[in-house]
Amino acid sequence: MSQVKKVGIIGFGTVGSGVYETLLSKKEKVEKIIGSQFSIPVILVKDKQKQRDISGETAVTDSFEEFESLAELDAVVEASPDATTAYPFVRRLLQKGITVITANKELVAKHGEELLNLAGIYNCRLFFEAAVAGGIPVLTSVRHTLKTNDLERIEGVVNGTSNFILTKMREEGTAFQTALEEAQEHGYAEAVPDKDVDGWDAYYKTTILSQWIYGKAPVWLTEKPAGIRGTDVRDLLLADQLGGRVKHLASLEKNGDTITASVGPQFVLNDHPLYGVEGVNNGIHVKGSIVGSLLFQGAGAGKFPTASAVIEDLINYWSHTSEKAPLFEDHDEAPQLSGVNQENEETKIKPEYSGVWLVTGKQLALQLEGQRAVEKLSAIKRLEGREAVLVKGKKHDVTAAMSALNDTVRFYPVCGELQSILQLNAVTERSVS
Ligand SMILES: NC(=O)C1=CN([C@@H]2O[C@H](COP(=O)(O)OP(=O)(O)OC[C@H]3O[C@@H](n4cnc5c(N)ncnc54)[C@H](OP(=O)(O)O)[C@@H]3O)[C@@H](O)[C@H]2O)C=CC1
Ligand SMILES: N[C@@H](CC=O)C(=O)O
Repeated sequence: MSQVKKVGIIGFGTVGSGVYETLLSKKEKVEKIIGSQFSIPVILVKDKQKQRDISGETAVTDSFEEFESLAELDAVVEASPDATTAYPFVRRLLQKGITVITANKELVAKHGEELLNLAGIYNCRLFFEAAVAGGIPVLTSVRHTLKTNDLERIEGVVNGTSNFILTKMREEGTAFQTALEEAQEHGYAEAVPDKDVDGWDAYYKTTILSQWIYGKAPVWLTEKPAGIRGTDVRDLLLADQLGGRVKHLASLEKNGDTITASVGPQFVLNDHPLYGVEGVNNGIHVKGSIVGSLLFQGAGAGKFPTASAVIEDLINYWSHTSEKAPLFEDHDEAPQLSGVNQENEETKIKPEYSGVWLVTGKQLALQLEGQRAVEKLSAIKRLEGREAVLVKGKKHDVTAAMSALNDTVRFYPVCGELQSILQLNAVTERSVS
């Protein structure tokens, strides 16, 4: 066996500790795959006084200078909470030619372009499979095995915390805050959980997916992502009555050279592949021009699923079985990953597209009366003072029609085929008549 390879870890929370424990429990197997021994000489944390289960062979420090000088590292696993923390560390490591494997989606979405460039210049690599959809190897799968397929549309449940909360609320009647606290206890939520429930985590992942698949950041259909905060449990139950589920989705669509994106709660019909993606699971649904419909499904968050994605990146790097960095082979310029929070006109585009919507609120029948621009597609369902109906029309017309009397109204775009909605509607109408 050749020289001992050394990997450092930044962050020892849910992900960092999962990587550490798994590397130790799978040491023999990993060393066999990479054809070399490895060690973990150092871990960087914020508070080195915390009690942790770390072997005496590994130093624990709260100083980045000490972290980088203690050993000659071959690679670093980066699992700190946000871009602000990680950026200076990762930048510095790449400039020293040290390969970084990160789970930090905010870092990659905001600074990926620059960091990938640096990795190219300093002859090292930046990996980030764990940054999108936790344990699901979706980035690697798409890149390795869907090269010839055109992907016109991608829809995904990409935030495990939101999916977990919505599932608990619908199935068990758990209150939003209680379900969020449970997600935090499991280690699913971000250190600042607002990023999960207000849609930012999904926004970062969608930006990365767009870059990864289409080679550029998307044009956002709304200025900000929408999250699940304030979701009324009655909406989830009414959605069930109408043959679908409310899920927090990310969508990417290719129209010519433009990639549009949105993030927010949608009504997913019961024959759509994402309907059954429940709990902490994530699901990425793609339609390949050759292969057809594909669903990548699995744990989207949590200690060991995320550690799995990180470690597979590390092992692929060490055993030279990974592909080249995204787009470096085909493009003269570095990839554009930084489409987050940019103040350009493009991000403010709000096309008036016609679609199908689940609308919830009160007095919906009254508001629909005499509306020509809005077509009613289902019976109105009622539950404990709240109502729901499926309608078709332009977003502007639907919004104008429904919100006149109603400050609690919510609009969920429908995810699924119009044909399915019409069939569903026929059944619904029969069942109420
Ligand atoms: N949790 C999950 O399921 C997933 C998380 N991710 C991403 O992985 C990353 C880590 O998430 P997670 O493990 O859940 O986060 P945690 O909050 O559990 O852990 C964060 C770790 O970072 C350390 N840290 C904080 N600030 C600093 C600093 N200034 N210098 C050094 N270390 C610091 C903390 O140290 P200390 O222990 O001393 O407080 C802690 O060990 C995030 O970017 C997240 O988005 C990606 C996929 C799934
Ligand atoms: N907080 C994130 C963790 C994984 O990326 C989530 O809930 O999906």
